[in-house]
Parts: sequence; C-alpha cells; structure tokens
Amino acid sequence: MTKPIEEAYTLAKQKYAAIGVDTDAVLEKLSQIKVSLQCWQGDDVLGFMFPDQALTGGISVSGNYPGKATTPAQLRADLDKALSLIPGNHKVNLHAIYVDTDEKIDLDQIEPKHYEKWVQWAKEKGLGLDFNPTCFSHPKSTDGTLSSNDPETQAFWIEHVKRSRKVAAYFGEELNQTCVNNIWIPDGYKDNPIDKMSPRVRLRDALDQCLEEKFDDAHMLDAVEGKLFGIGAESFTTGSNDFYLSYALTRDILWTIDAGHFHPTEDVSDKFTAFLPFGKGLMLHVSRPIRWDSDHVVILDEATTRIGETLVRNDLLDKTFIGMDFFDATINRVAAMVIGARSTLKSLLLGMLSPIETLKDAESTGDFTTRLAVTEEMKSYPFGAVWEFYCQQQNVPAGTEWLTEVKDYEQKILTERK
Ligand SMILES: C[C@H](O)[C@H](O)[C@@H](O)C(=O)CO
Ligand SMILES: [Mn+2]
Repeated sequence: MTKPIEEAYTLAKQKYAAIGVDTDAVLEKLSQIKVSLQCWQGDDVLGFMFPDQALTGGISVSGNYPGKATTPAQLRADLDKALSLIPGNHKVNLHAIYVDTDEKIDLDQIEPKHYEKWVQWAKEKGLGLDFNPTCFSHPKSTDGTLSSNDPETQAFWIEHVKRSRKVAAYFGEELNQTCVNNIWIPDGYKDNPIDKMSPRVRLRDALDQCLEEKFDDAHMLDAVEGKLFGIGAESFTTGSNDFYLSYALTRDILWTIDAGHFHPTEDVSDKFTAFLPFGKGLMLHVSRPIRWDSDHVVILDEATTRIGETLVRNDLLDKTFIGMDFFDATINRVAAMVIGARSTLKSLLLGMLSPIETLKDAESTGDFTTRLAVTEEMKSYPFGAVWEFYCQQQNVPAGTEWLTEVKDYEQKILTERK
C-alpha cells in the first residue's frame, strides 16, 4: 500500500463519512460484484470454430491492431493479463464458437467436453463463466436462424441453442455459480416486410422448443437479447426489444439490455426499473454506442454512470448480471478490456458513494432543491481517492500504471504473434 494513496483515502473517507457514506462498507460491497468480460474483444469476434468465416449478423469490428488471439491458449493468456489489472473477482463471457477442441464439429454438435479446458482454467483462476449460442457468422445464418421459414435451417439453430444451454448448465455446475446463457439472433429484413407476424411467431415457438429442458437456476439462467436494428436488418428485427421483453416476462427468464440496442436518445438505465417489478432479472451488455450500435469500448461517460447509479440506488444488483459488449480492433485489445471493465466498476462505485438515503428522503418530502444540489456537489467529491485505494486493496495498479504492464505485454507477447 503506498502512503499517498492511503493518506488520500483517509481524507476521502472522512469527507464521505460526513455525509453518511461509509467508504469501507462501500468497498466491501463493490468487491462482491462480478463483471463478465466478453472474450470476443480479444479476437474480433472470430472464435476458433470457423475463424476464416467473415463476421456476419449485422455487427462489425473496425481496425487491425496487431496481436489478436488466434488460439484458446492465447485468448486465455490475454484474459489473464486483463483480469490481473481489473480489481475484484469476475466472470468471462464465452460464445459457442470459442470451442477448445481438436474435433471438427459444427454448431449443432457442441457438447460440454468441447469447453472443458475453459472450465479447468476458470477453476484455476476462481472465475465464473457465461455463455452465448453463436447464431451468426455461419453459412446457415444468412437467411434467418431461429425464425427461419426453412424448417431444416430452423431445426439446426434450435439444436444449437439447446446444446448451448447444456454447456451453460455444465459451466454453472462445475463452477458452482450461475452461468447466464444469452440468446441473441440477427434475423430481420433490410427492407419493409409485409408479414411481420409470422417470423415472430416462428421465433416464439422455436424459443419455446429450445427452453423445454429445465435446469437448476443456481447453475443456468436463460436470457434473451433484443435489438432495434442491425446492418442489413434496418427495417425489421424479428427479435426486437419489445418482442424479447414480452418473451422474458411470459417465460420468466432474464431480459438482456444491451446499451447499444436502443434509439440513441433513449436512457437504457430507465428500463431496469420498468422491467424488474415484473421480471425475473436482467443481464446487461454495457457498451458505448456512437450514433449506432457501434460497440465502442465502455468509458465512464454519462450513460455508463447512469447505469451504475441506477443499479445501486434502486438495489438492483442482486437481480442483475453485468456483462460488457464491445469490440474495438483499433486499439490494444487487452487494454480495451481493462478500460471497459474498470470504467464499468467505477460507475458502480460512483453510485455507491452517494448519500442514497438522504437523497431518497429529500425526494420523498418534495425537497428537490436538496436532491439537485447534493447530486451536483457529489460530482466533485474525492471519488478517485477511493477508487485508487480500492485498486491497491485488490492488488491491481491504481492509476495509469496498468497501461505500462499492457505495453510490456504487447511488446513481449502480442507483437510476436502472426
Ligand atoms: C457478439 C455478441 O453476442 C453480440 O454483440 C450481441 O450481444 C449483440 O449485441 C449484437 O448486436
Ligand atoms: Mn450485446
């Protein structure tokens, strides 16, 4: 523990204590929160099943920064590096295409054994795992997946999702914590469809088939992720946000809110308390949409801050799984993970460092002057001193020193890769 950081924390602690915030308790609470680090930031969403297949599904990665992972071992090494620079104990989010096997298999053949090495690694590192069926970047995904009107294509994807759920349940059982199996499909139309009902009915029925097998909630929870539009599906997205909101509510499963999947002027954090009085829980994909679902690396901007604050102020952390979803290949990919995760955690810390009860009291008694004045003053409270202390407490670099470690890793490891 360096002395200046400790001293700054002592002063910050006193300042927060004066307004009723116990910073030690806050840091204890923050240390219990897991953020799920999306493995696909490490290799531009290519995976190891069909790495030569172009990225499809209306998502896109820009940039060609050297050093992307091309094997599971490389990706795990990159994740290890990133996780060593992020305070706390977290999860890693895998897509089905990230198999670690020598077998040549297709997506309708995946089994837990194809991911055994990931589980072994997660056990060694004390990590949790989340999972996602991969319903894109595949020859059978060009004309729809679960909502396809071709029975053979639809059956292929139903089988894939069913098997994904088994893999997720295996993760949860082995790691003794819930694995979220998040279903996202790219199905939709570029131009205005005439029949908007049939694809959605087919999707509903396909999902119902996928979800037939029951698993222990303690090991696996299903989540469905909607979207406003994708490239090539600008006019109609079968799995829209409203569709999945309804599906999640009626099937008692999680609804995934991706911060990039709404109209840019919408405040996604406002959706949490609209859903949770009724719904089982939320999965979040914290992301940074720039004008569209651009999947920029998360930073501590107003939208991210609102996400953290809303979760904390409304006591939603027990019902919310926090994941990230961005993929930027214009910068060092390990750094991207670290920046996104640290910023997400900072948003939660900011939320916890406010005098929530005082603010709620002011609000309930109609004292909106106090509410506004205090929330504005909080912005210049010494949050950075608390964050740095937390980093030191968790044995990770406090400030930009983490970047030196990433640069060193880049020089020694990443630049050596083809
Ligand atoms: C790779 C992810 O599954 C994907 O980004 C999905 O979650 C999504 O957000 C699609 O826009
Ligand atoms: Mn997403």
